Amino acid sequence: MDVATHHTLEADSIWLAYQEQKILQNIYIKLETGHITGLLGRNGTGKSCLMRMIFGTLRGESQSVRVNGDYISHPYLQAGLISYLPQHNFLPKQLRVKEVCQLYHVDFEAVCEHFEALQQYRNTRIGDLSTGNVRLIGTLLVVLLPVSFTLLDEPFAALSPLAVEQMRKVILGQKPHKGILISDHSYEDVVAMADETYLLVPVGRSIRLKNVHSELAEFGYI
Ligand SMILES: Nc1ncnc2c1ncn2[C@@H]1O[C@H](COP(=O)(O)OP(=O)(O)OP(=O)(O)O)[C@@H](O)[C@H]1O
Repeated sequence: MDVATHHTLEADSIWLAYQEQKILQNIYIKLETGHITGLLGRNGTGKSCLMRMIFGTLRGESQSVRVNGDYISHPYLQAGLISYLPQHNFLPKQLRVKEVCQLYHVDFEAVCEHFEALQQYRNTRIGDLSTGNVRLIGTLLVVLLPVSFTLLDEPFAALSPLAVEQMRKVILGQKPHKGILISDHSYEDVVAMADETYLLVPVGRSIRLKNVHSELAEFGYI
């Protein structure tokens, strides 16, 4: 998609249940390029499920994802549209760092421009890296992919404080030409970056926050 143009992604009518357990009920959320959108909620409120439904890899009772008003049935299949950072490691353990960069079409040197210390791991296999460094590389690859929308599920988890600070800068650097959805329990980092913030509350409703801190307290998140 043309990076110079403003794009919107709207997800609505999102309903999800497992057996009798309702998880998401009629969620609406809007992303737009040039914006960072925060997604908060207590453990188990459905943030990861919502991201997977927006990405298109999880089907619920109903879901509608529209990009610039056009319905997209499987967003993840559309080239250049969307990237998604899941909570678990998704990088093949047997591949070397430089090889996973090639796989994702992201220049290894570009990755190291943001995190100089990763230079030493060019030829290291993913399976031989520390948990934090695997997360760091996976997050960087997803963030740097040239797509219009990026969904980040806990991008700050497992990162040291300095790495969180640097990752925030990298994400903010992508903001001018991307719409970014971030969920992380390091909520102050999310709120500080977000142009708008949604809170998922039981059972499965989304609230777009106006007075973020007071409403986070009011709804029992903090
Ligand atoms: N495959 C599944 N089968 C049954 N229940 C599931 C399945 N996947 C998720 N759930 C349930 O859906 C709910 C939402 O899960 P989800 O992982 O989206 O929550 P979350 O808000 O991301 O939580 P956390 O902040 O702890 O990561 C949870 O109650 C979870 O147990």
